[in-house]
Amino acid sequence: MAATNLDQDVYGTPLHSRHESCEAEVSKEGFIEAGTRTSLANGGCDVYNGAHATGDTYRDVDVSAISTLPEAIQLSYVAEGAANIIYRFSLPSDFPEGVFPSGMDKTHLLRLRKALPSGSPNLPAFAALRKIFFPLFPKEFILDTCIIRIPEGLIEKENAILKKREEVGDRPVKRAGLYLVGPPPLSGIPVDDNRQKPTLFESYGSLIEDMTPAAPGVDAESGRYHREVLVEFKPKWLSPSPSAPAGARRCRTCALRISKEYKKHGTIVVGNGSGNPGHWCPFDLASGEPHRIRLAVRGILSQKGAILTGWKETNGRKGEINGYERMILEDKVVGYFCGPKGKMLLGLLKKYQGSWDQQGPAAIFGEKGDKNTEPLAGEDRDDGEWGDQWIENVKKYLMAMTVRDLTLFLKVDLSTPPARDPNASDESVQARIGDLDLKSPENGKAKYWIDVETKLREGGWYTATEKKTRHTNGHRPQVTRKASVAGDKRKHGEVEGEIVDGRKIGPTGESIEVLIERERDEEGLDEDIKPEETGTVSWCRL
Ligand SMILES: O=P(O)(O)O[C@@H]1[C@@H](OP(=O)(O)O)[C@H](OP(=O)(O)O)[C@H](O)[C@H](OP(=O)(O)O)[C@H]1OP(=O)(O)O
Ligand SMILES: Nc1ncnc2c1ncn2[C@@H]1O[C@H](COP(=O)(O)OP(=O)(O)OP(=O)(O)O)[C@@H](O)[C@H]1O
Repeated sequence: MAATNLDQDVYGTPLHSRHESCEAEVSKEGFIEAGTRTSLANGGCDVYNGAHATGDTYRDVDVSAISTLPEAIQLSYVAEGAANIIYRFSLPSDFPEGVFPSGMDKTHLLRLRKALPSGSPNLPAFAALRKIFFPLFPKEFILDTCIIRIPEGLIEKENAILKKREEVGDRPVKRAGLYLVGPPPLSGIPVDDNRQKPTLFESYGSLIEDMTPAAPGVDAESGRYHREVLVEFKPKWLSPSPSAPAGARRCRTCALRISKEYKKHGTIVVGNGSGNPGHWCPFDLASGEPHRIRLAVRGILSQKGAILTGWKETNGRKGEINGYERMILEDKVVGYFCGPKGKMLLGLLKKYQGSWDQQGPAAIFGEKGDKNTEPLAGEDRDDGEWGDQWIENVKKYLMAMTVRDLTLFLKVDLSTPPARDPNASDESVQARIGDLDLKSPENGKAKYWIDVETKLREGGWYTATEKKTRHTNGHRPQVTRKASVAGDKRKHGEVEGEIVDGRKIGPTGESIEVLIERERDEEGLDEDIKPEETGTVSWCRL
């Protein structure tokens, strides 16, 4: 097997070759015109067209040139999401040079897919990533990713280890019972790389740029103390949903989050909840206004799991950050999104989301989501209802949904002071876009998208005219109001609690001075709670 140059992907194509032209366009115009860089017109995004691989290529991916991971590879578990597990990998010290891309075991992680029924095979996903999404962003924003073939036996071995981890409580409980999916057996079953059933077989994994922070310590060369953390979050919907009704006061992200919270906890949020721990509005983040960006960044950093301090060398989550480091982190992340790179990155995401989905899912998939997606898999549906234009709209919609659900990784070096000039690029913050897995409308997903929009619209969650009722099962909705804890101005913000005798009692029994109050209703009665609006309530605004 030939050694692979690190500047090339595993089939020898220069990495990010398309990005160079993209960067030029971005710097010239500030924005990439949405859609102009994609190959939609000439059949890009055709992963769902069901076309077969011809010869050794699949959608411009030279399948025969994809390297296979060495059998001697040793994996160590890093983390997992619902659909994939991330591993660090290493090779035995006596492993011959040149057999595997040199240094990659230090700079990349291995992402392996789980046998989720709704999962998408990695080869088409990678083809879409390379063909559709890579060209859309400057090279520096993309999480370097390439595809690699899985060797025989690796998945069985790792699944056995996963089971052992479960037995000793070393795997998140909610992830237990779902394991990795591997290549089909060699025993005579024909392997068609395109048609592999997602739950049954997977021949490929991805090598992804490692964003885990380096262990803190004194840098031997500079003599400087070095401390890194990783911030991970989804920027979500940065432009308004085209399905939002006239008079919408909440963006799609805030409307959905608030409706979910009400359903789950009975929590009543006035406004969009921005300023509460864990609450933040994507419009604030992309506003370009420093105080709104700070509000959003505080919300992001207070989200569970947003700050990863686990170090590259260990897999544990060690070295929690202290208060001072948290302050530096907030300043740096705010500075990044106020600065040219952060603005460009969010501007691109916002622009793509807005221009690729101008109609909402019901206009595309039918009010009931019953316009099925078969035409996407057929080859002769270029007429009438299922015409080319419709297919184009579906493709763009899927791209918009993908970009609305991507993950941003920010690796932040906390050992240098925050940049003073807001217009200067702060090189101590590195942002990468990950999780650009092209969405599929199948497995009930199109219907889910339509249902969400219908519920948000009809439930009044966009317009903040939601009819909230007390639960009659004894579960009392919490009241969330802008409030400050008496005697402690630092804790100003929205606080959950109950209103008792005109005072609000917080979760730990502290007395809270309520700035916005409402009548307390009798327990057990259905109650239509109409939130009062005052100047202290935040709403989403572009
Ligand atoms: O519908 P949303 O906006 O809540 O987004 C879903 C995400 O929820 P979130 O609000 O980010 O916690 C959801 O994230 P979690 O699984 O809740 O972490 C998924 O990413 C889901 O996409 P898929 O079904 O895995 O393809 C996401 O679904 P879509 O992006 O396809 O709508
Ligand atoms: N490049 C990376 N560098 C460092 N950590 C990473 C990287 N990619 C993923 N991770 C960690 O692994 C976790 C799971 O990865 P990933 O998001 O790819 O899984 P997933 O199954 O696709 O997630 P989801 O639940 O959103 O479907 C992430 O939340 C993150 O903490």
